[in-house]
Order: sequence, then C-alpha cells, then structure tokens
Amino acid sequence: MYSIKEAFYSLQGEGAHAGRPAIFCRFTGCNLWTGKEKHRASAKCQFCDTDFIGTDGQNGGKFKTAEALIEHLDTLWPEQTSHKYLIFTGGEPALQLDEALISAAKAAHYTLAIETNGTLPLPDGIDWICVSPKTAAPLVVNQGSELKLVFPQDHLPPNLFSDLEFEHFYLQPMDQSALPEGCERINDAQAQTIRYCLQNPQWRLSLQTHKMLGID
Ligand SMILES: C[S@@+](CC[C@H](N)C(=O)[O-])C[C@H]1O[C@@H](n2cnc3c(N)ncnc32)[C@H](O)[C@@H]1O
Ligand SMILES: Nc1nc2[nH]cc(C(=O)O)c2c(=O)[nH]1
Ligand code: SF4
Ligand SMILES: [Mg+2]
Repeated sequence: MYSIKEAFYSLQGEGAHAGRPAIFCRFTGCNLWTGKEKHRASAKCQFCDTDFIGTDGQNGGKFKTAEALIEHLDTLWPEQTSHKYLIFTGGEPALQLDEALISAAKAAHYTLAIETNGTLPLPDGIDWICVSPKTAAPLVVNQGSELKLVFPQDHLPPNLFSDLEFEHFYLQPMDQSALPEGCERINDAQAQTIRYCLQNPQWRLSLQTHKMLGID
C-alpha cells in the first residue's frame, strides 16, 4: 500500500532541472518530522515548507499496488508521450519507494527522480538523485546527481559535503515565509547564500522558482 498526499503536473522549480515539466508524487509522512506544528520545535528537521500529512491533497489517496499508483499518476501526463519525468518527493519518499514502483514507472516510460533527505537507503534504478541533508541527521546516501543543501542550517556548513560524490552542488536559501509565528528566524538567508556561493564557487544558487511563479 502506498500513501500519497498529493500528485500534480508542474515544472521542477529547483536545482539543475529547474524548468523541466514533471509529475510530482508527494508521499505521505517523513522520518524527520511528524508534520504537526506542535512537534516542529523538537523535530530533527524544523524548517519544512510542506504539508505531507494524510492523503487528502489534490490527486492524493491510497494505492494498493505499484501498477495502480503509476496508472493514476500517468493520467496527469499530457498527450505527448516523450520526455516523461516523474519526481518522487514528500514527506520522505524513501520510506515508501520500492523496486516494484520503480519497475512500474519504467514500464510506463518515465525517467525517475527523487528528492530525499538522504537518511534512508534507496532502491536501485532512480535516474536522478537529489539529496538535501538536514541538521543532526547522518547521511546514508553519500553519492548522487545533486546535493541541494538548504542554507544556512546550524552545524551544517556546506564544506561538510563538498567532497562527496555528487555531480552538482546547490545551496537553496531557507524560505521562512510559511513558518508559524514564534519560530526562530534567520535574517537574510538569500543574501547569505549568494555571498557563500560567490566565495565558494563549487556551490551554485538554487531558487524555488515555482514559488516566484505562483505554480505548484
Ligand atoms: C519538502 S522536501 C521533501 C523531500 C525530502 N524529505 C527532503 O527533505 O529532501 C523537498 C525539498 O524542499 C526543500 N525544503 C524544505 N523546506 C524548505 C524551506 N523552508 N526552504 C527551502 N527549501 C526547503 C528540502 O530541503 C528538499 O530539497
Ligand atoms: N514546482 C515544484 N518544484 C519542486 N521541486 C521540489 C519540490 C518538492 O516539494 O519536493 C517541488 C515542488 O513542490 N514544486
Ligand atoms: S526531511 Fe524533507 S519532508 Fe521531512 S520535514 Fe524535512 S524538508 Fe520536510
Ligand atoms: Mg516543495
């Protein structure tokens, strides 16, 4: 059984594939936060911008088999049958993504991407692995396509990751606009990120372009 919070067709907003049309499959649940505001301050990941509780979002639901989920997701893809791209996100997709789902998606001709916090092992067969490390959570996925660090995070300077085997290194300014009142805030995350990239050119800036555009 797969639990899906929501699924939608949009443009990848972040990282090296920003601008690319994709289906997003957002799994329910995460191993670093319950998703409840009352637990945010004590969570391992405290700045999350996403609602991943339940299955009540657009095109969300519970799916008994991998084939049933892929058939559902495939209805979101437009007429053109080339360049099919599916991004597994969440919540933490590694809690539910398995080889059966990867096989079913490949059989439907998708190129597969994942957005993961990197704390859980991944099944084989994912074409694009984006790891986004979080404070206090040790990484088990130490290689992949892009390492996209939300910046700044306490005790997580980018140089902790700069020797890992990733093709691309991105810093993404921490968006604090949706955090509830009373949460501690960092000043100038965007300016700090720009400054860090300018001083450490291994790292590039990733902006959440979907938020600027007002799309999903
Ligand atoms: C909601 S997470 C889901 C996937 C996975 N759990 C993870 O953390 O990578 C998707 C992406 O959004 C990023 N993200 C979450 N909250 C953010 C925030 N407040 N500002 C900027 N990026 C954020 C994450 O680091 C991750 O790259
Ligand atoms: N457009 C768009 N791009 C994204 N890239 C990563 C996202 C995510 O929440 O994982 C995301 C998202 O939610 N929307
Ligand atoms: S690990 Fe990802 S989904 Fe989980 S709380 Fe952090 S940003 Fe949100
Ligand atoms: Mg998002």
